[in-house]
Amino acid sequence: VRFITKRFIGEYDHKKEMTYKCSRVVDQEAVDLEILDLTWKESSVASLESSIRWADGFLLLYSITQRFSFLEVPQLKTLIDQTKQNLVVPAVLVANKADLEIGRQVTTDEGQRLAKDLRCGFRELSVAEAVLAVEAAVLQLIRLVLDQQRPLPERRSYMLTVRHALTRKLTRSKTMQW
Ligand SMILES: Nc1nc2c(ncn2[C@@H]2O[C@H](COP(=O)(O)OP(=O)(O)OP(=O)(O)O)[C@@H](O)[C@H]2O)c(=O)[nH]1
Repeated sequence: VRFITKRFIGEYDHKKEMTYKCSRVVDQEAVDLEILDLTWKESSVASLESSIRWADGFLLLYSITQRFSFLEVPQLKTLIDQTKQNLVVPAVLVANKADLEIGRQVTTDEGQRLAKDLRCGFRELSVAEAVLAVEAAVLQLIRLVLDQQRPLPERRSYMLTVRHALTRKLTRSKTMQW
């Protein structure tokens, strides 16, 4: 809602699944967006899997003031990876409520490490206070999705994944020789 309307709506019916539509120009490319906002804990597994299959990319949000919301992220990412069965799933981990420093329960470092483990982008921001940061997080995700829709050899994410896999393999065979 913050991305589309630029307004922060403090309280709304978060139990309802909502789809929002809008268009943006990203790197000179017109992009039609459909954004499904859901509280995954309140969805059935079947409906969650169907939403995951429908989506091209994922913004995974947790609150820096609620450690449990951070601890739930890996479970959700595992479900996404299993359902999508892609080498690379476009996803950005978003650590929200950065304005509530006093109630912080998750460090920025922990967020960054988790994003690396889960092969996601990472942003720490305040949806309430930083509309530009929200815009940047969504744009980062859109770019990851557009990248994935390019033919394989032109994909940055694919090339990086292959390079990392090769480096790991080479390092392992070198270690074995010694
Ligand atoms: N201070 C602060 N409050 C926020 C921020 N983002 C959301 N909130 C508040 O946090 C509460 C939950 O916000 P929601 O947008 O419903 O978040 P959600 O992830 O959908 O929450 P659940 O559906 O309850 O899991 C609301 O009271 C919001 O006003 C933020 O960046 N800073």
